[in-house]
Amino acid sequence: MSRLVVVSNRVTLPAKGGVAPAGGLAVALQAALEERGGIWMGWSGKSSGSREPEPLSMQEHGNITYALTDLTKTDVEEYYEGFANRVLWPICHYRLDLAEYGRKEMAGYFRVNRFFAHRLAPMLKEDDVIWVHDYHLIPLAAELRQMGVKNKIGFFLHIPWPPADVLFAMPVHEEIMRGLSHYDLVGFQTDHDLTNFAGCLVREGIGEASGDGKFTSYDRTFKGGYYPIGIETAAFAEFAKKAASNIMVRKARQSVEGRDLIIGVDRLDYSKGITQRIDAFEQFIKSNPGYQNKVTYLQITPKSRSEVPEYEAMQRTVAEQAGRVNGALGTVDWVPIRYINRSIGRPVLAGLYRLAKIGLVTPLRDGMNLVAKEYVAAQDPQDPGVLVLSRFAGAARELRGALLVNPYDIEGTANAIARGLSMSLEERQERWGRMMEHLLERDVMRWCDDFLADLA
Ligand SMILES: O=P(O)(O)OC[C@H]1O[C@H](O[C@H]2O[C@H](CO)[C@@H](O)[C@H](O)[C@H]2O)[C@H](O)[C@@H](O)[C@@H]1O
Ligand SMILES: O=c1ccn([C@@H]2O[C@H](COP(=O)(O)OP(=O)(O)O)[C@@H](O)[C@H]2O)c(=O)[nH]1
Repeated sequence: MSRLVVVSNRVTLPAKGGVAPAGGLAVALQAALEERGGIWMGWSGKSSGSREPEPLSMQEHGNITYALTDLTKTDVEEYYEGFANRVLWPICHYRLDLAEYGRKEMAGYFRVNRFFAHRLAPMLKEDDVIWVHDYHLIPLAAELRQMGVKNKIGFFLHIPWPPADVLFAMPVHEEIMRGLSHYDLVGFQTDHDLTNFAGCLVREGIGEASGDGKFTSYDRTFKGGYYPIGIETAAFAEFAKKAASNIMVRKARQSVEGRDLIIGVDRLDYSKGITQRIDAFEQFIKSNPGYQNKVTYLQITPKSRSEVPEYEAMQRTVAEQAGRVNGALGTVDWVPIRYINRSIGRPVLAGLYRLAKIGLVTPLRDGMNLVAKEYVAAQDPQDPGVLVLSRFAGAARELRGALLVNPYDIEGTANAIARGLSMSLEERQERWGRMMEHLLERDVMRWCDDFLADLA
């Protein structure tokens, strides 16, 4: 079997002392690579002032070799915070209003991709299979090809791909489309993303879709497909079962004092719909006063990308909103919303999911959303909770047993919470059973195998 070389911006070394990586890409790639072995190259997460790059930091953990590179402060500002997270991220999440274009950031993005290519190329062997991940690294294959790399190179996009009218608002859309044509296989999370991509190609005569999964553009032919990312379903379910005896989970159970628990777990990101969700919770209590002092809503929200102004502003907005709702609804012996800004380790998270009667996953737009899948996998088959899921999460294409909501419809989401809390055991089991069967079959290894088989 050829050696697998994975490249992604975010790389997470195996957790030390239970510190959790908050972010689905790192969680999923760790699981996939642990099984297969290979090289994982990416950003160390550190920035330096120096222009002369330190040698790659090489670290072996089990059968994975991590090859980590530092970036300069300017690189991080222009490539990661600038173009990746202030242009590509909002555009791909349909937020034209939040995209901030700057020539400097754009140039930094392409420069750092060239830098990644120059660091990666000397490590490559002739029959290595290269798998590049996510929007940070779209131009990487073009850079590698320019250096004469002939290996198979696949690309997987973890976030949504927007329709042509949205993508074309981005000044450099053509360079981005051209960058993708240098891969042998371009993978998306859902059929909708793939359809949008095909639409972008065909719409302005950039390329052609031949209907058998092949695309031609910029004189290159490549394959496109959709590969919904999964989780380690069986292992996560086992985790959740064992977590009942975890001290933190026991404390959490005691502290809710028999109230029904509603849980939300998201990076603090505007795409996750957290403000709309808090509004929906408030609406739910107002429309169902019988639930006053009978439910606790736990929102776990690690800070994310804090250097990006939109994210920094959000920290204030959500904290104020949670405070306001607690002030308005709370009583001397009841705090309706517990709002936490810390990352929680996944073993504890698994136990908290299992305690919760409702998993509230209501992004305004999301590539997949692994939290939705983890919530389902963590449930007790004898007494499963209900997943309330945004129809705009990639996961909604698969998890048909969830209560699907439109997160912009606050009353609709409030009604779904009420419906979930009063759902019969029989209906909960039927819905959960359908979802769990699917998640067991289409786990993270299946995702990895399907993609790599098509790439080969
Ligand atoms: O690396 P960060 O900037 O800290 O952000 C964390 C990750 O966020 C995004 O995750 C996406 O991938 C998940 C797994 O496929 C998917 O379930 C989710 O819907 C996506 O938002 C981002 O795409 C990653 O690159 C980041 O590492
Ligand atoms: O405090 C936290 C919050 C989140 N996560 C993990 O971060 C991932 C989030 O992935 P998702 O696909 O839901 O969203 P993303 O953050 O990648 O957009 C999931 O595996 C969560 O279990 C975690 O370990 N601790």
